Amino acid sequence: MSSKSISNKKSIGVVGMGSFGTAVANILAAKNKVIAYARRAEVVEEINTMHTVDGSKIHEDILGTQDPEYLCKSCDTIFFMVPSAAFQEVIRAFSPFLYPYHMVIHGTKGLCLNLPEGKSLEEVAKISRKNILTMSEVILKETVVIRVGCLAGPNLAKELSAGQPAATVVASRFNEVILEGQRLLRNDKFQVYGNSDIVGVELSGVLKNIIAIASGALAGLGLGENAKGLLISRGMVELVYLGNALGGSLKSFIGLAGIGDLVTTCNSTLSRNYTVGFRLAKGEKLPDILNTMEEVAEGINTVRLMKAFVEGTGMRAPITENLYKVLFEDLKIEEALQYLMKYPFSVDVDFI
Ligand SMILES: NC(=O)C1=CN([C@@H]2O[C@H](COP(=O)(O)OP(=O)(O)OC[C@H]3O[C@@H](n4cnc5c(N)ncnc54)[C@H](OP(=O)(O)O)[C@@H]3O)[C@@H](O)[C@H]2O)C=CC1
Ligand SMILES: O=C(CO)COP(=O)(O)O
Repeated sequence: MSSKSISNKKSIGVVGMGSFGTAVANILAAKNKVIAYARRAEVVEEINTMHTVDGSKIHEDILGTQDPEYLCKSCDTIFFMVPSAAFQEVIRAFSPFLYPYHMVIHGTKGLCLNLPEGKSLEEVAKISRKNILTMSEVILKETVVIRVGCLAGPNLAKELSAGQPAATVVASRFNEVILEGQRLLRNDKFQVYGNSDIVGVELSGVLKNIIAIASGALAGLGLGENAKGLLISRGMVELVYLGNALGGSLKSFIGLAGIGDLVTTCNSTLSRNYTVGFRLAKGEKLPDILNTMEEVAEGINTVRLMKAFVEGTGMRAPITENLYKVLFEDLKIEEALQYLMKYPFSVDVDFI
């Protein structure tokens, strides 16, 4: 009998069985029973009868459910792994069943817009920090949960699912959340670092997606490694400036969740954000790309929010601003690149 079956310890919850949720559920299931929430009955059925998700084998100790109350009653620690566009709606559905004893850790690399009821981004155009919520801030706003954490780092779901070596950061203001994340996730192939700057770690994962879209675009234009090195280093500077303005600390941006994930995502055809940039550079239009992508590329919405944030604060973020024009105003990628090459950057590193 395994240690899992003889113990009566509680299961671990995973909300959202997309690419990343499934990869994390499999890692968790190696040590604990897992209860996984999926919104569609057919996904729950597939998990419970075939032990697969989208036809791919998953751990047999993962039980599917469509019932937030059952999951919250059965689990003290819950991982939320849904895209930012759905995050508020999903957390609101779970909120009545969440208590201060729960620990919630999310893996979402996106932001939520926080505007007065009925207002849209188009109407306001400029926003400030108070109009932006990270996912940990959404959890704190919508629930009574106190011990909140996030999971971020170079963690391409397909590589994790293939059992390739990788590492992540669990960030929380509460050391017990970091320790619990490490205890649950760490294995011979998955290293787990801790960080108390949760907002900085969240922002690292969010902001690197902008640069990943740009990196895919450079690759789509057929440009080489010199151009990519230039983009990654100037992208890092932009990430630091935007991240600082949003309340994160430099130490997080130059760590695994920042530079680590930036390098991974800017170099991988497995990245959805990179793929969006690549396809744009090959001449496809954004609506056509979005219509044919099954998974989420969080960077597109992040570019919209950061463009409005930059307008609201008077900051400059040349890569983000030009990418906005490429994505939403039909600026040619070659023209954006020309503009950036003429931009009067003069100091190499001025943030340390
Ligand atoms: N994939 C990756 O390599 C990594 C992803 N991330 C981050 O993880 C987050 C999720 O990404 P990923 O798993 O790839 O995304 P996917 O598109 O693969 O999956 C999203 C999941 O969320 C579910 N979902 C969407 N909307 C709702 C809703 N309104 N209510 C309930 N469930 C919903 C989907 O359910 P349904 O199937 O029914 O649509 C699906 O299970 C993103 O923020 C991403 O940036 C972080 C690290 C790595
Ligand atoms: O964040 C990721 C890997 O760490 C996944 O990136 P994409 O969302 O671009 O696929």
